[in-house]
Formats: sequence, structure tokens, C-alpha cells
Amino acid sequence: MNAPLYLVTDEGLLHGKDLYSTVEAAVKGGVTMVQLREKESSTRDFIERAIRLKALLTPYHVPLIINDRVDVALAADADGVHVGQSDMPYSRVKRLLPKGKIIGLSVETREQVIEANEWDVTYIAASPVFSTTTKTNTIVEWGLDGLQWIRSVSRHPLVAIGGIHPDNVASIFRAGADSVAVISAIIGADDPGKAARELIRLIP
Ligand SMILES: Cc1ncc(COP(=O)(O)OP(=O)(O)O)c(N)n1
Ligand SMILES: Cc1nc(C(=O)O)sc1CCOP(=O)(O)O
Ligand SMILES: [Mg+2]
Repeated sequence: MNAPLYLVTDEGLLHGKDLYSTVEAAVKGGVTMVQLREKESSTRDFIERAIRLKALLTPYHVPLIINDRVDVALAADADGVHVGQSDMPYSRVKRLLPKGKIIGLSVETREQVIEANEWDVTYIAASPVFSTTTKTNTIVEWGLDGLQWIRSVSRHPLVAIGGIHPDNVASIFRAGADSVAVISAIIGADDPGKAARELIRLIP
């Protein structure tokens, strides 16, 4: 996986901006993977957005990941799924998704990091690296020391998520992350393209 800047969507933080033009501007600015994360919409709306985003991202060769929902990923022929520890278990996701699709998994504890070494996931996501107001039902922050520990024991590519902004991006990569996943730093920005360019510039 080579996707150093991973954009996760959140319609609540768009502040009136259009989802598709925001994502496209971010991709033009350097975003290398996109996750559609819909917590409120109906299944039909979720699928419709996924199909539109997939069509938008394909010419840029940027993969589309669907949060939580294997059915939506299949319906939209998305490139993969991200699941957390309360979502569909890895073994079921693996069985349902066609070969070659991306599977991302959140890890919140040391035990979950070790357990994931048994599995053929595409990446694990340190959840959360720093505290964030965007998602508050998280357990404990990994911090930079936690990232270093994960890097030392995990065989998987490592994504960091939570509270990431231009001031801490470089330190996250120095601690061993392969990718940073952000919502507010890009989705909430007045100029999402500029925000993505700024983050990409800071990635070592
Ligand atoms: C890249 C990435 N990392 C972590 C998460 C969080 O997943 P989860 O714990 O299942 O929480 P929700 O996002 O579903 O609320 C993620 N979505 N993406
Ligand atoms: C979707 C998500 N998952 C998290 C986790 O810790 O698992 S934190 C998060 C939100 C990240 O938003 P921001 O970049 O605005 O902090
Ligand atoms: Mg989830």
C-alpha cells in the first residue's frame, strides 16, 4: 500500500461545501486514498454517493474505501472496506470481499495489534493517535510512543488517524506510520486543495 495521505469524508464538516468537489480538489492537491464514511445516510444514499465517488476517483487512480459496510462496497465496486473492532469481523469481511480488495482494520489496543498479525489485512489504523473532537467514542490515544511500539511489532502497513494537522504530520511519519488519515484538516478547510498540498509537502 502506497497511500501516504488518506482522506476520510464527513458530511457534517463540509460547512456548505459540495462533497464531490471537495474530494476532487483534495485529490488534485495530493490525497492518495479516500474513505467514504457515512454515519447518518440511508443505504441507498450511501450506495449512490459511493458510485459517484468511485467514478470521480477512477481517472485519478485513487482507491475508494467504504467505511463499515461490505454490502455498500460490493454494490459500488469500491476498492475496499475499513472496519473497526465493533464492525463486521475480519473473517467475514475476508470471505465476502473479492480477492485483491483492500481491508483496513482499526486497532485500539496492544492485543488487537498482535491479533491482526494473524490476518491478511491491507493496513491497520492506530485509533486514535491523538484525541479529536471529530470522533469521541474512542478508548485511549496511542501517541507517538504507541505508534513506535506498533511499528516494532506489526507486520502491516500503519495508518495513523485522529487529531492530525500540519504541525504533527512529520512526527507521525518519524514514529513509523506509513500514512496519515485526516478528516477536519482537509474536509473542514476553506480550501481543501491547498490543505492537501500543505499536508503532502510535510510528509517526509
Ligand atoms: C482509516 C480509519 N481508521 C479508523 C477508523 C475508525 O473506524 P471505527 O473504529 O470502526 O469507527 P467509525 O469510523 O466506523 O466510526 C476509520 N473509519 N478509518
Ligand atoms: C474517523 C475517525 N476514526 C478515529 C479513530 O480513532 O478510530 S478518529 C476519526 C476522526 C479523525 O478526524 P480528524 O482528522 O478530524 O481528527
Ligand atoms: Mg466502523
